[in-house]
Amino acid sequence: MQAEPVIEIKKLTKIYRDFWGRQKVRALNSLSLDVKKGEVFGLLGPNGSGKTTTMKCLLGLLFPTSGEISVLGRPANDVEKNERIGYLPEESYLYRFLNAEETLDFYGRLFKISAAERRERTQQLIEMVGLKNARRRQLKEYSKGMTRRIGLAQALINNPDLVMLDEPTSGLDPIGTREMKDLIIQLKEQGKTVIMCSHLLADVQDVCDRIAILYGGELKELGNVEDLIQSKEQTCITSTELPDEAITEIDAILKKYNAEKISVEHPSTNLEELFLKTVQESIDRPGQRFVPANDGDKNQEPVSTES
Ligand SMILES: Nc1ncnc2c1ncn2[C@@H]1O[C@H](COP(=O)(O)OP(=O)(O)OP(=O)(O)O)[C@@H](O)[C@H]1O
Repeated sequence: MQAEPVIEIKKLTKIYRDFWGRQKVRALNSLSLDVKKGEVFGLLGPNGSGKTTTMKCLLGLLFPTSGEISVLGRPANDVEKNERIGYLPEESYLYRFLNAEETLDFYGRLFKISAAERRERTQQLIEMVGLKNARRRQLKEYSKGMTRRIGLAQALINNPDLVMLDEPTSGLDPIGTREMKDLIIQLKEQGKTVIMCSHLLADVQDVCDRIAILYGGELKELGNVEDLIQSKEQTCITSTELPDEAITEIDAILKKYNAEKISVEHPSTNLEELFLKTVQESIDRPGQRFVPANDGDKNQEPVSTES
């Protein structure tokens, strides 16, 4: 059964006009796309391609010049539907002198959530975004990563069905990025629908089910991430270590099928994995320091710095 669409955009055009009503910029041109319930959807495109304009139209903050938008079964300009939406803007505007608990309590009041429920949700969200130890510190003391996490908790205070994230991982270090991606996957597991804009393609690849690529306000690509990044022109077989004779035999088979061997390689992990593993090992085994091997001493072990 097809999942029901949470967002339906049909032939959306947005033209920004100047003070005298003259056409200034055609930010979106006949954009059509759907986002289905329970999926993580990535909106990609270079600067000025219309991502933020799309998000603002979905929230009802901007009026389309033409076209139709339905969000959670309601027209985008129906502000009541925003009670079921959580929005993390690129820059969260939070009160610097409040702490995490006070911040979430404040936003909970705006949604008219009862005191008991506010208390429960505040603690749950603080735990979820990993700010338990910093929950009583003023936000002005928070690092960029912590600020992003409290911003996400604030966007989730109303237990939204649809979560809209603008550049959720921008400015975060690899650990903060991994944690934010895990949180996004957690939201999906809770049955929420997520739409996010990002320039960080590796992050998008890790968490998104489908993506749309915009350019100049027009849709240029739309589909399942796995399908879109799959190279149909090449076949890659990964095996355990092979002896040279096996490679020679494989060469003969490729020749038989008129195929050309492009590479034989040991697959590598990515930098993010290596960085996280190294940091985790440092946490698990404090006092270990890596010393570069000399030419004649290739198998040198890491040195313990513990006295
Ligand atoms: N308020 C505005 N008035 C006039 N033009 C605008 C306004 N807001 C955006 N634009 C223009 O509309 C186009 C799309 O902008 P938008 O902010 O939606 O792009 P974006 O894809 O989010 O870009 P970025 O990646 O830089 O955030 C750009 O040409 C931009 O200059």
